[in-house]
Amino acid sequence: MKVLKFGGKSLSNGEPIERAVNIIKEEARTGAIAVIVSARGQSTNLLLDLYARAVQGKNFEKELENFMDLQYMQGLDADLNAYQQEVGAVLHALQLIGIDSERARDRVLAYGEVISARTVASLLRREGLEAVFVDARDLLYARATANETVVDFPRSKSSTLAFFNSLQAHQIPVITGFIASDPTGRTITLGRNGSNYTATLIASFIRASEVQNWTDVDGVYTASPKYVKGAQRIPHLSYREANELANFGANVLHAKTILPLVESGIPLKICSSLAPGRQGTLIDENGSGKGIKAVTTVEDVSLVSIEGRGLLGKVGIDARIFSALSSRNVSVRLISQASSERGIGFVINKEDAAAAEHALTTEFKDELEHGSISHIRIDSDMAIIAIVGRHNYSLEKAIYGLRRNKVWMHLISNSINGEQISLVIDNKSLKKAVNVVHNQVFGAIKSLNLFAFGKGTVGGRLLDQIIETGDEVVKRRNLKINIVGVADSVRMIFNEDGLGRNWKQELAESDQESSLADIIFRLGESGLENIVIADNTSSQELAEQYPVLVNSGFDIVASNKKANSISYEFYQNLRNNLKRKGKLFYYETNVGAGLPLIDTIKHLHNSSDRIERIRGVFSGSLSYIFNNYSIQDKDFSAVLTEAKNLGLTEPDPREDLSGLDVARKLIILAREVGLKPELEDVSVQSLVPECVSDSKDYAELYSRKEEVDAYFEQIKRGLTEEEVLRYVGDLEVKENRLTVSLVKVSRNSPLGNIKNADSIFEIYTESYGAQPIIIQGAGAGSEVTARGVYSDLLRIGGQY
Ligand SMILES: Nc1ncnc2c1ncn2[C@@H]1O[C@H](COP(=O)(O)OP(=O)(O)O)[C@@H](O)[C@H]1O
Ligand SMILES: N[C@@H](CC(=O)OP(=O)(O)O)C(=O)O
Repeated sequence: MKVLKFGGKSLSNGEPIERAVNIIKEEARTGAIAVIVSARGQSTNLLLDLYARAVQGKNFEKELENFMDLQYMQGLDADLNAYQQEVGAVLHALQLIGIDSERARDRVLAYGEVISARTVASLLRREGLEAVFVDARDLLYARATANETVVDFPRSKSSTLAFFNSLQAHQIPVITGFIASDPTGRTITLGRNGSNYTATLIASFIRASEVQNWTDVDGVYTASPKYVKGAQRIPHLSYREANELANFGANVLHAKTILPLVESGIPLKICSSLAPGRQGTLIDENGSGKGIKAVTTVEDVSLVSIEGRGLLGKVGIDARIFSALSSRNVSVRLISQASSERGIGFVINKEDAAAAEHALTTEFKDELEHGSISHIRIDSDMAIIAIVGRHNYSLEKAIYGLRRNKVWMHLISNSINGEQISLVIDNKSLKKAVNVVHNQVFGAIKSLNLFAFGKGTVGGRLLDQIIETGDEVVKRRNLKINIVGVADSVRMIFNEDGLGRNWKQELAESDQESSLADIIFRLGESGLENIVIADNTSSQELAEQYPVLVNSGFDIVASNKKANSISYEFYQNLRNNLKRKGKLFYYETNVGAGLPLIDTIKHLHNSSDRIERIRGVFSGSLSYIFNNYSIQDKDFSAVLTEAKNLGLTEPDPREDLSGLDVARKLIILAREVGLKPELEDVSVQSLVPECVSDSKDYAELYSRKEEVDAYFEQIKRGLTEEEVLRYVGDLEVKENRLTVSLVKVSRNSPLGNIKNADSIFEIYTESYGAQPIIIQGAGAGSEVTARGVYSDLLRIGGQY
């Protein structure tokens, strides 16, 4: 005989319960079956609420009505209305006496399973099956001890066997999960999620051929799928492994589920009632033999820490702690003791926190008064993450990932057999932490969560490139980049699951005002791991906030040059801050767009080769302008307009013409080689002619283009056949001299030879002598710049 258990989620109204009936019908075709059911949907929680209202003397009639509405199904041959009267009468009595007792609560909760089993039996009969309702209180017997419900195996086994022996062929028992009778005949429950235990108990008594646990996931996963999107189904587990997972919070299994199966060797299959055909998880004595591989979570626990000199080497402290706790029925989940014995920390269930505090402060009253125990502290709102299974370096990897993501561990406990590591963290960081640990330990696909500032030519192109190439990056680099938000100067949008192709439209239609403070707050609250900020704006205001972003735990990529070219003090503080927080800031596109310049310079500077001079055409836009203007018979303003239309210039081309942009780049390079220049240290020849320098914006400058054209025409006339104009940045390291000027160079020199919007950088080093290293190529344009930012992003992702 097979035992099929259906969880509450698989019996909710609508499609779930219809699917469950179909699954039972199909299985009944293959041979004898018994069905165990939980209360449907959220019924147990609703009944708990009703119970609480009643004992507090509150009205419950409306809530009971709502509860019954959820239980109602059309065309049942079982009369559920009678239960409304019955539950109502029990609750009414409780309302009158107002005494909170476990047995009274269990009696109320039992209605969830009873109504569910009646309903399922009735639906099966409607389908022509011979289903019979069975109340498990007639089969299973248990008693309450201080901490748990203990099943009376011999008595339960004999009554279960007697019942099954009395069954006719083709009869399908539909049995209530979760409930049993106590020695005095009152209702007792097996603990939350206890229907799984009912199923495996009954299966072991009747020596079933297998147990099928039909739930809303298609198996046991390497982490709770509720939190970790990339969790993987585990196809095969041994009893021992499954038991460890159940004990450490894998909800899909009740802690005691496995035990009854072990002795009789009955396999347990976890199957998805949402996708019945799909392979689930098989749990049997063999397992896959490769060690366990899961990261589980236990929410809502409290951490107790006791510290003080008085603990040092004193015998019997632990015994006093644990006997004080056990006198108040508080059980301890995890313990960690400092090797100096000056402190002990342990984890208890959150609902026991008050009892534990009372027990401990009473027990150690004298020590607290004398100060030999400095404090007994209880931190609630904690959670445990457990790495279950032997795994090389898993602790190191987990710690590395958690530190990077600013998740602090309050306690680390390693099991003696080395097969289980538990980390205690704040509950609020749970989602982030479990993703980080899971990805670190399994080397699974890592997530990088990107918030992008700027939707202009570079910013917009970057987002499109990420979306277009996302699948490829997952395949090749095991990295999933989620664009979780975009902001421009006016609006912003968020989507924790990742924005798609129509992000631009969503942003345009957004009614959320762009606010950096809100963004930082929301990203912090989101529980997302590995957050990177992309700054593709030219905003100094945003750049000035980088330290705040770093302190919030984010890495940064930027095409925005401001952070590296405002005051040296800011530059240095930002570096210190990044170092202290272990955060990354990549800005390869600040100079030379997508060219591998900054990295090369960093590399040379860090090697023993001294950089003596960097000279070149730093600006792609001015390169384009002078490459063309020098050899074409066109007005300067016409070439400038061409460059602007091609998206090569800064949004306000005066920034290019003023030489400020090149000066900034020069400063950035100078700082890379260890100099400390400020912007005013750069000698800049502006390309805005003196005669129009008073124009207040680009429109005005453009309206006076004749004057501009005449100015450049005069310079051009001074060129020989052999010469062309180039706007050159020059960094002479030893002299600490930074110059930006328009110079004549030979057409045949490397500088004279460049085309289009190419940039060129000649790097003179001590060992290369007069022969510079030349880096040359497209130095402007949204496509290459966006690609450069993208590769910075991938470099950061590579370090997660
Ligand atoms: N490691 C895990 N693998 C699979 N599911 C898990 C795991 N950890 C937690 N869960 C959660 O367990 C839930 C199923 O268990 P449960 O709530 O008891 O369902 P049911 O109502 O079917 O009894 C899933 O919805 C899933 O979110
Ligand atoms: N209905 C009970 C018992 C149970 O096992 O439920 P489920 O199978 O839905 O986890 C509870 O909610 O605790």
